[in-house]
Amino acid sequence: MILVVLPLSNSSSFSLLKCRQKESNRFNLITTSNPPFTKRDRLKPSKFNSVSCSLKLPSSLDSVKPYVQSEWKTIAQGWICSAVSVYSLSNIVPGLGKFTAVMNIETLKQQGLLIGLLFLVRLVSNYLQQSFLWEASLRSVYKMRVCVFERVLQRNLGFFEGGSGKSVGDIAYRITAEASDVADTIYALLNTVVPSSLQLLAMATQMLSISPVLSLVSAMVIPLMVFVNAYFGEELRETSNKANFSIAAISSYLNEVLPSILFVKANNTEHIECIRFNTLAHKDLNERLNKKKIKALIPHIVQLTFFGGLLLIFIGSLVTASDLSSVISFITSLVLLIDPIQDVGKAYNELKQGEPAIERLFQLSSFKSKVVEDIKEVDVEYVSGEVKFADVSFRYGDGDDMPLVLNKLDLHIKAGETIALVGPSGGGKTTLVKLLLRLYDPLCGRILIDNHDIQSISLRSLRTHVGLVTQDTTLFSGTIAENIGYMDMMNKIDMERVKKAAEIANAVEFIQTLSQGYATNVGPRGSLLSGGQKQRVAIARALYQNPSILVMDEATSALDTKSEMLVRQALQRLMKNRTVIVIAHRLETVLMAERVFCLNDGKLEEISRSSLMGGQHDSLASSGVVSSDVIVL
Ligand SMILES: Nc1ncnc2c1ncn2[C@@H]1O[C@H](COP(=O)(O)OP(=O)(O)OP(=O)(O)O)[C@@H](O)[C@H]1O
Repeated sequence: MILVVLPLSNSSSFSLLKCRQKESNRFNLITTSNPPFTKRDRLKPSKFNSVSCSLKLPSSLDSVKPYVQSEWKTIAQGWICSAVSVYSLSNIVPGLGKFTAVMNIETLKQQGLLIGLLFLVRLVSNYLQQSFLWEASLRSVYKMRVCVFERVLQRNLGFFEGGSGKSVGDIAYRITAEASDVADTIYALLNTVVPSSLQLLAMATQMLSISPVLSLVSAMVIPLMVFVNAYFGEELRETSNKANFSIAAISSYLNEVLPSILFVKANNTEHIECIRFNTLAHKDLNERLNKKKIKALIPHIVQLTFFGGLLLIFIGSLVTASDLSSVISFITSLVLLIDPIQDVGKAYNELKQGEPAIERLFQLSSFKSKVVEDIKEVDVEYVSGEVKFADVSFRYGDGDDMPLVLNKLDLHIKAGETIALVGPSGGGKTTLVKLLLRLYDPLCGRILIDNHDIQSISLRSLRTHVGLVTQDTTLFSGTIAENIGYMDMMNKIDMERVKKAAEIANAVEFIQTLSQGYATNVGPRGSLLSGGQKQRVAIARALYQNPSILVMDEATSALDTKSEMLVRQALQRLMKNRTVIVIAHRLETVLMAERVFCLNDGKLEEISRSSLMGGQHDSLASSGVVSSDVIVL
């Protein structure tokens, strides 16, 4: 059974969400709409949406531009500090030159004090420049992450079901590690655009004023360095891209295998998984090594080119110079040029290295939703629970070559009625439920709730009225109370309602035995609870939500008799006074329904309950319609 909240299961937990909320509070975030941003963080939505919502991918710099622009104040502060830093440096250089001409000790002292002071100003302003620019870069990336994650959650279910070829691990890697690379790239660019240019300009001016001829000769080194950078920059871009893919593959693999550790151990396949991991890790080792080698090589080649040129100029200036003080100032300026030139080179490399990460991050948010919310869609406050499928057909994928999973299907469920859906595996039962939740839209036909076409109801409203209890119980790391009151987690969980829901769901008995009762953490995916306990918490969660229509995928996992009895009792209570569609596997559950439908090959056929209890049961079981593991009443 596919879960509505599947995208959250790997990368999100209550504690994380709470952290985000705490973080929000710390930054005085506005929580009216997600993503939360501070007043100063508040994005100009049109700008951000124009980037993140367009289907066509903008260039990597265009993608990050609005986020960076939103930090213009911090960036301006950083750049002002860099101007102060360069100003002090450009006064240090001629000051150093004057030392040679200083004859008396008094002037020497004054000159030394002035240079010392300038050094101090440079140190402080340099530090402030870096911290402001880091703050701007990290805040930009924080906003990108939140926006991209929000967009990822808006993506169609098909994206997570593998239709896009992207695994959950890959997505998680892009939003975590690759987004951090993006911060490095932004910082490198911000730190270069103004600060390094200013320093370059200041030093070049000094040099030109001292010796225009030597300056022009020195400038001849620059094209060579640009060429070296451009060549290796492209190489770096390619190897970075490969390295990103290889590490994302490891992340995907781990995300798949670690949650299935029980299965791996039970099958004695640890050694196989080690070999699979080794293959991926070795590939990553090679790609990463290539990248690091190129990255390490570039500054050395740049330095070699620069110092080669510098040596020639130094020799030339010694031969031609008449004034030693000017030679020292000139050479100092030239030496100080290496920093900004290196920075430009590094920034270019960072950009080349970061471009794939930026592209991969924004690929996640660039899509055109298939399930589109109409502007005219309305919130429906109350529904009685009548459900109609009228002439509904559906197939996965866009091409006509895919088979129809549902074929001109009609179904009318009265408000408050319980129906059971049975049928062979792959018959389309889960698909029907996905359509009711509007996780996909039908190819043709309409689905109505209380005579409202679900496409005219807001998704939020629809999914409030349609509750889901899945076969593979989804719990998040967090407390029992948080799991039961999941829908109110960001507001205030109503503990009275939690307790009432737990009581009806037969969960109180085991919750009371837990060390911290409702405040007990259930572990990642509820791993600290037993199967039956998890199911009862999930039932309590549905009771807390109190939807008018309930979709239930009956668990087939074997529970012990007592647990099964408790779960079944809880389910019966949950089903009371609401419309229920139960995907049933056991005869007992099938018989809890008022009407039973068999879904096979996209066609729906009603079957009588008596036929299930009577002779037809065996033939239905052998065709996979209901489980043969049944207790015939
Ligand atoms: N995301 C998907 N993309 C492509 N095909 C899919 C997707 N999900 C399901 N299918 C296909 O659609 C058909 C119906 O699947 P569905 O999950 O609805 O069956 P089901 O009756 O619920 O089966 P089961 O009882 O085994 O859970 C199957 O052939 C399945 O392979």
